[in-house]
Amino acid sequence: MEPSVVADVWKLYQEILEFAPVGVHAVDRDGRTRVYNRVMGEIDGYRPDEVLEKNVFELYELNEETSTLWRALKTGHPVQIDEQVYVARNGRRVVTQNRTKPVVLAGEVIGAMEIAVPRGSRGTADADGRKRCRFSFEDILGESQAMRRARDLAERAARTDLPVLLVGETGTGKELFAWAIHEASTRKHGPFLAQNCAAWPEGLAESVLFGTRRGGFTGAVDRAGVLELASGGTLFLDEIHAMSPAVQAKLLRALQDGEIWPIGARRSVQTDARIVAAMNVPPREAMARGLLRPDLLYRIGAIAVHLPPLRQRPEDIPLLARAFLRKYGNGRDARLTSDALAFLTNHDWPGNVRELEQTVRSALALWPEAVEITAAMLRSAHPLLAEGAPQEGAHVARADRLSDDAIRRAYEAASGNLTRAARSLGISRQRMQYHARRLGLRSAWQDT
Ligand SMILES: Nc1ncnc2c1ncn2[C@@H]1O[C@H](COP(=O)(O)OP(=O)(O)OP(=O)(O)O)[C@@H](O)[C@H]1O
Repeated sequence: MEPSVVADVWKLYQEILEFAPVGVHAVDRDGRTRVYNRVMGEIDGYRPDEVLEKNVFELYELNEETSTLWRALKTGHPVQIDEQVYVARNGRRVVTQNRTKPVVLAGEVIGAMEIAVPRGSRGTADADGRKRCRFSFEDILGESQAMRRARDLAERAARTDLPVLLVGETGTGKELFAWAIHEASTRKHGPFLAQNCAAWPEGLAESVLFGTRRGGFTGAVDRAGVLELASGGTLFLDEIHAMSPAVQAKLLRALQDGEIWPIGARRSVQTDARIVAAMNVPPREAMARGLLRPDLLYRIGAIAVHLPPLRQRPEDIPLLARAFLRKYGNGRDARLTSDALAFLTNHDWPGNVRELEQTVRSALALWPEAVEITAAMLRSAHPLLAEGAPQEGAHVARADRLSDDAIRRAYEAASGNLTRAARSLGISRQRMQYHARRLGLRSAWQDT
């Protein structure tokens, strides 16, 4: 095959697939990257220009066995992986679902192409079941006055270039709003990066935010930070109050100056990322408790959108539940019985919309034939309400099923001792530490 023809094919793929809503990465016969689209960059943390022409083994800590691109290339067969786990450039652990195929042109294998969809990300499924990672305001359901007010303010905010602060309990849709703001803004063609500040590994906040330069410290490599990677787009900083005050001060400076100093850098880098921050602690309380610096709050909280908990807008529950029935029903025309509706509107949903979504989804999966979903089915599909399910405070196997209240109570009962609180909940100390930071019970600097 003429090399110039092959080169044209790669160029065409790169141009077209740039707009694909899933991550695409393709390599030529030698394993060199020829196609790498924007969504792939959001998953991995690379910019396409840093990756093109580079060999897969230079980019990822993979070998000939674990690289799906390499396997498809060498065997000439498609490879399907439902959970590919690796560490992205910014230190984040990434889990993707991959489909990899050899690329054949006129009977000749010229390379391999991989499509990756992040797993455990906030992507939702369309009505027809396709995975989608972008959200618009139309995806934000709820007709209560509080919800309409929040949506209206966020839509107005999207038309400006000001930072936005989203305040709401877990599962109220903060990330959904952040996406919608990005999509409705002039930055929609730029990157959208989501970071949970409470989940950053100990001591790594600065390198994740600002990046590192080779020689900055032993073993340092050239890595762009998320502020640089999100330049021209939106950076969603969830649980911003989990950042230490020192890092908050540096972030503020970077936002004011529009430039960042990667660790070990001799020169600064320009950044133009719009910040959408989120937290589950009311701003006034966060300031009073020293969790958030006032100067940073005034900077990022130019527009504050409060997302109401579900228990304060019960009128939205039937509408949301029916939307989830349609979304996860795979075309089944399932409906809720009146006792199911009563159950849904009477429960107080500490995990908010996420908890409701998971309950409806599990009920549909557990009763795949049912056309009527009853209260008993919903109860059985709920991790804490099912008959025989562990009660709050007792040993609950999965930390993410714990309500925030149960975590707070366990923390207080243990007088702030993480190990004891963790033990009472049946979770690891690290998991407890994460939740304590997330809920603002404890600041990052108390753990260092
Ligand atoms: N108003 C809504 N309409 C439809 N779906 C919603 C709504 N609010 C939340 N969801 C769904 O609930 C789930 C949780 O939402 P999301 O992740 O945005 O919440 P969050 O506030 O960012 O949570 P956390 O603070 O725990 O990260 C997602 O699957 C999201 O699609």
